[in-house]
Amino acid sequence: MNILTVKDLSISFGGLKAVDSLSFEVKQNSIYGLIGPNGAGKTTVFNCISRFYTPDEGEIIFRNDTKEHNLLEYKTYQVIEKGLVRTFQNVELVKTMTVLDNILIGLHSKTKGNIFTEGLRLPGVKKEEERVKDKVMKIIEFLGLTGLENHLAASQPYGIQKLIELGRTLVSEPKLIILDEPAAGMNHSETEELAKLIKRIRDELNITILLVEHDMSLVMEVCEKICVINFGKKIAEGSPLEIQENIEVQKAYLGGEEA
Ligand SMILES: Nc1ncnc2c1ncn2[C@@H]1O[C@H](COP(=O)(O)OP(=O)(O)OP(=O)(O)O)[C@@H](O)[C@H]1O
Repeated sequence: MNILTVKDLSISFGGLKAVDSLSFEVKQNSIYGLIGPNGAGKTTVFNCISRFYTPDEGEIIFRNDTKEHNLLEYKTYQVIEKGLVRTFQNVELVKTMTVLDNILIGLHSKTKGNIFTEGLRLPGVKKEEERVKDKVMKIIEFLGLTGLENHLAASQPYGIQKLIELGRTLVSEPKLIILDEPAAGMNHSETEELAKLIKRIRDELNITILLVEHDMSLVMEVCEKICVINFGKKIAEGSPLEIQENIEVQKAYLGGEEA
């Protein structure tokens, strides 16, 4: 079953066609890669899916367990509520808050309390707080961050800050995560750990992953299927091996900047 279907997606900025009749499908519980040289249109595709942009043409269908959703009918916050969340290229943490509180932010749309009940400390609020904290602690453990929960996010190294951001995404219990260059700024061993973690997110949490990444070793290691775009158009799709051997892909990367 496809969890995400992108069909004939197009968007232009002025005279520039950033995405040009792009179609691809992501199977449930798979790790799917979207790659291409700089400026190929990858982030623009993500921005259309997460509804930061409205495409000129095309369809984006997201299917969670029960229902198909035409994402173009939704706003960004509704897409998140349906179970499709994304990370950003730059780490967006509240540096003055603890690791735990930063992850807690990801639950914003899911907690039951409101200002009225919380302000009055009504019965049930404490129980809800405990339930939520328990959930966050499980994510902290899953990410190997146990012991750091009460430390300030700002005092953590960059690799850990990226994990905290990922934790914020995981805690909302999504069905599909869009990872936008998760390895950017990471060193080799951090990237190797990230590869293992991406696989564990899929295998242990049953979350489908759509990955945009410039680090080809990571893409080739974790993705089952890869779509390559250049100038907004799909130029190849296939297994990591098929993509590595594809002449069009090699030309696109040789003609552009570093992959
Ligand atoms: N908001 C915008 N306004 C105008 N042009 C834009 C906008 N967003 C993207 N573009 C242009 O669309 C094209 C695709 O950009 P995009 O950022 O999607 O590429 P990318 O594949 O993500 O690149 P990179 O790998 O460098 O992040 C580029 O030519 C870019 O300059």
